[in-house]
Amino acid sequence: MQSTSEANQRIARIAAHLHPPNFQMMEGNSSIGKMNCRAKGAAPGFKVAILGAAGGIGQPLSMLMKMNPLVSVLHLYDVVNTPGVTADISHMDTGAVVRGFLGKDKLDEALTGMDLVIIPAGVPRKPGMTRDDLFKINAGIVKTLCEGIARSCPRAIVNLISNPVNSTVPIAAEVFKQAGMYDPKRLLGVTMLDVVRANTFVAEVLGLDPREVDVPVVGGHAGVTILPLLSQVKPPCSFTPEEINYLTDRIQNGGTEVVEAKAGAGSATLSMAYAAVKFADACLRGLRGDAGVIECSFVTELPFFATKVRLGRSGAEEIFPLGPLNEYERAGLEKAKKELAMSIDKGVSFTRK
Ligand SMILES: NC(=O)c1ccc[n+]([C@@H]2O[C@H](COP(=O)([O-])OP(=O)(O)OC[C@H]3O[C@@H](n4cnc5c(N)ncnc54)[C@H](O)[C@@H]3O)[C@@H](O)[C@H]2O)c1
Ligand SMILES: O=C(O)C[C@H](O)C(=O)O
Repeated sequence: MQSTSEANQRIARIAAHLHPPNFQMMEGNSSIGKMNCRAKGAAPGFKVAILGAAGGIGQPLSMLMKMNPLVSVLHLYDVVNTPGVTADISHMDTGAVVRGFLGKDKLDEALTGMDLVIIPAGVPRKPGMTRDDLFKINAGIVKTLCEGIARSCPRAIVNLISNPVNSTVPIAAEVFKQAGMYDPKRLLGVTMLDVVRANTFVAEVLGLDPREVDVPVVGGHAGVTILPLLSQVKPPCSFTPEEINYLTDRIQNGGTEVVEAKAGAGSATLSMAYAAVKFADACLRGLRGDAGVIECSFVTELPFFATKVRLGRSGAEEIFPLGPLNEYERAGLEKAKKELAMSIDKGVSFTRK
């Protein structure tokens, strides 16, 4: 049997190994200490940065991206709490090397060399607010972060999550135009959560597995601008007028449903992280050269409209037309266009002030 002093010595040896006196959490890189470890180089794959990585979306998104086999390097940037999130995520035994970056001074370092930048930075809604009420704070945040992208990784694909998406994507486009590196294929507003919700709610009504359902959702990402095309659901099906009203209303107000249920504690974070990873993974498969990667996204060529796009090596390489719409959808489209035009103007004029 081991004596108490032998056991104590063993524990002391293990503790010394875990926390050698020269191990330090280095600022901007919490995953690699000064310990002389035989670190393996990063596996082949893509370099991804998450801006706003310590937030409600940022944390589960960082975790899910660390699990993505297409990611070799994962940079986590925020203005608060990145050391803790980075230390935590970096202990996961998956391939991606994780590095944390805290504060504005580290933005350029966090972005240098990135293939894909995902932006969930910014304040979320509270009950009673619209997404547009977030404009005042989030417009400035998105502008600053996009200026960093223009300086440090102008060829990266950008997935923009921060609300109001209908205005923040136009802000990003203007910043990139002013910097002379705008490529509409590479700037993608994330509307995947609308598709994820639409698939779920439609599957509930039809009594199907949501994984078998594909609902195109076009337009934008706020209220009536969210336009589910229920006439184009796969597998082909039909709905009663009551079902169409119920589904359209629930899909358009899915975000508000979560904001109210969270009662002041923010908006969708977990389903959003899931949707963001689903979309980011599609972008990475496109970058890798996979054929037939098609998703809905808010793109800037139409100008500014969410629609089905084919993702490839240079981003959104093909933008698909909306296809045949029924009368209900045509009326919805007119409403969506009116509101979208105002949100787009608001974003564009913000950057020209
Ligand atoms: N596109 C969508 O479908 C969708 C879905 C859900 C939420 N959202 C939006 O995503 C945004 C984030 O939501 P959340 O719940 O994660 O909010 P949150 O407040 O929990 O997290 C936001 C994070 O952004 C960080 N941040 C603030 N300013 C920053 C800056 N200048 N640089 C880097 N990071 C900064 C904060 O420190 C925080 O960690 C909100 O605007 C929300 O409305 C969009
Ligand atoms: O509704 C929100 O404010 C967050 C997000 O846009 C959502 O759709 O859940």
